[in-house]
Amino acid sequence: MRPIDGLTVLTAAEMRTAEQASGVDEAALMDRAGAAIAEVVRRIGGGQEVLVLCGPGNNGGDGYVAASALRQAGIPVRVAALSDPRTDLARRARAGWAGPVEPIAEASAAPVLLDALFGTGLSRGLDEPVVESLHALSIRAVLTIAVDLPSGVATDSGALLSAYPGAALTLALGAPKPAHLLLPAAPLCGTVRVLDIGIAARSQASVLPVASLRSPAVDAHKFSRGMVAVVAGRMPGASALAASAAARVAGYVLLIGSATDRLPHAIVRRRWAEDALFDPRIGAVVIGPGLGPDEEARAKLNAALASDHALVIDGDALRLLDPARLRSRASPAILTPHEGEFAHLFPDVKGSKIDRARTAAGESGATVVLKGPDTIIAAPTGEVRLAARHVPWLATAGSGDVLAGLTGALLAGPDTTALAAASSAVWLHTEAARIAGPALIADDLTLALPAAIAQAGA
Ligand SMILES: NC(=O)C1=CN([C@@H]2O[C@H](COP(=O)(O)OP(=O)(O)OC[C@H]3O[C@@H](n4cnc5c(N)ncnc54)[C@H](OP(=O)(O)O)[C@@H]3O)[C@@H](O)[C@H]2O)[C@H](O)CC1
Ligand SMILES: [K+]
Repeated sequence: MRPIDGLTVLTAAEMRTAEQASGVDEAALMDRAGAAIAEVVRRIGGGQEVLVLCGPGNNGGDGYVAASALRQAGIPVRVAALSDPRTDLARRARAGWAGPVEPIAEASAAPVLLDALFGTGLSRGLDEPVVESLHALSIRAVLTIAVDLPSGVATDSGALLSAYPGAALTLALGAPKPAHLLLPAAPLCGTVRVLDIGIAARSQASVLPVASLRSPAVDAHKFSRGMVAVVAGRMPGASALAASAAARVAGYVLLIGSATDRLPHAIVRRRWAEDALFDPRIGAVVIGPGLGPDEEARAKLNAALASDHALVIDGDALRLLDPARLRSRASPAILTPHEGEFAHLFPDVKGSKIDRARTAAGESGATVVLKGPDTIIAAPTGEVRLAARHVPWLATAGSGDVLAGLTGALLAGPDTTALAAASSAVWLHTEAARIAGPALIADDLTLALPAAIAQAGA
C-alpha cells in the first residue's frame, strides 16, 4: 500500500491499456487486487464484521475475491450485490464466494463497509434506491473503504455522477486516477493509497511529487543562485509579497517600480523605465501581482514580453495578455491563472480540468498552472502534474502573489525547467500553508517558507 505522491496517474482507458500490456491475465490481476484489498481491510478493520457491496462489473469482482479472502482469514464478512455479475471475471469471482449474497436493499449495516459497486466502468449515476442504501449503510458503518474509486464519481474528470457518502480510505488499484485528485471527487475518496497489482503505469500525468530542492552549490554566489525581477504596479503590496517570497529562494531579487518602502532590506529596488529589464543577469521576470489594468501596466507587460527573459505571468497581467504572443518567444513562460483568469485567457478551451490545462499549454507554448483546490500544472509537451494536497486556508488575499514570486525564483535558478519550477513552487506553497496553519495570512507563507524548503530536503 503506497502513498500517491509522485505516482503516474492513469485514465480509465490508460488503465485498460496498461492491464493488457502487463502480460498478466485478467483473472490473476483480479485475484491480486482482491487479495491486496482483503489484506488492508483485515489489518485496519480490527477484526470487525465487514459488509462488501458488489456491483455487476469487475469492481464487484474484486469485492467477491476480497470477501472470500477475508472469510478465509477468519474475518466475519457478508456480501450484498446490486445484481448478478455481468462479466466473465466477475462471474468467476462470484462463484468463488462460498457464502450467501443478499440484495443491497435488504442488507443490514456492518462496522466496516467495503464499496465494490463501481470502479472505472461507471458510466452514469447510480439508481436512486441504490444511492439511498449506500448512504444508509455508510452512516451506520465505522469505516467505509472504496475499492478503486468511490462508486458515483467519473474516473477521468472527477465529476460526481451521483451523491456519495464519502469514504475514509480509497484503495486505488495499480495507479491513482484523475478522480482521486480532482474536485469534486477527491475529498470523497478520503485517504488514497495505491495497491500494486503488477501493472507498469505509463502516462504523461503524475501526482505532484514532494519538491526536491538542493542547497546552493558550495561555489554559489548570489547571481548563480538566480536573479529574479518582480515588476510592481498600482497595488504595491502584491508585488512586495511576491518579491518577499522570491527572496527566500533566489539569490537576488529586484523589485521594479514599487511605491512601497515596507520591504525586507534584502530586496533591491529599481525605478520603472523602458529599459529596466535590460539586465542579462535576470533569470526570470514575475509580472502581474498588483500590476493594475491601466496603460502603464500594458507597457510593462509589453516590455516583459519583448525581453528575452523567462516569464511568470500572473494576476492582472493575465487579463491583459494575448496568449498567442507567447508562441514566438524563445524563453519559457509560466502562466498562473485561477479558473476565472483561465476562462478569460482561453475562452474556447473546454473539457475536464486536466484536458483544459493541457490544451492551453499546448496552444500557448507556456506552462500553465491552473490554480484551485486541485491545482494542475501542464507543460506544452503534454506532461501534467496534479496536486494531491490542499490547505483550504490558502484561499486568502495575496496567496497567489506568493506563489508567483516563488515560481519566478525557482525558474530563475540553475538547471531547471518551467515544469520543475512550477511543480516545486506549488508544493512549497502548500507546505508553507500547512506549516503556517489555520487563519494564515499571505505574509505568514513567506515566514513559513524556510521550514517548507527544509522539508523539501534543501
Ligand atoms: N484495470 C485493472 O487493472 C484491473 C481492474 N479491476 C477492477 O475492474 C474495475 C473496472 O471494471 P469494469 O467491469 O470495467 O467496470 P465497473 O466494475 O466499474 O462497472 C461496469 C459495469 O457497470 C455497469 N454500469 C455502469 N454504470 C452503472 C450504473 N450507474 N448503474 C448500473 N450499472 C452501471 C456497466 O454497464 P453499462 O450499462 O455501462 O454497459 C458495466 O456492466 C476497476 O475499477 C477495478 O476495480 C480488476 O479487478 C483488477 C485489474
Ligand atoms: K468502488
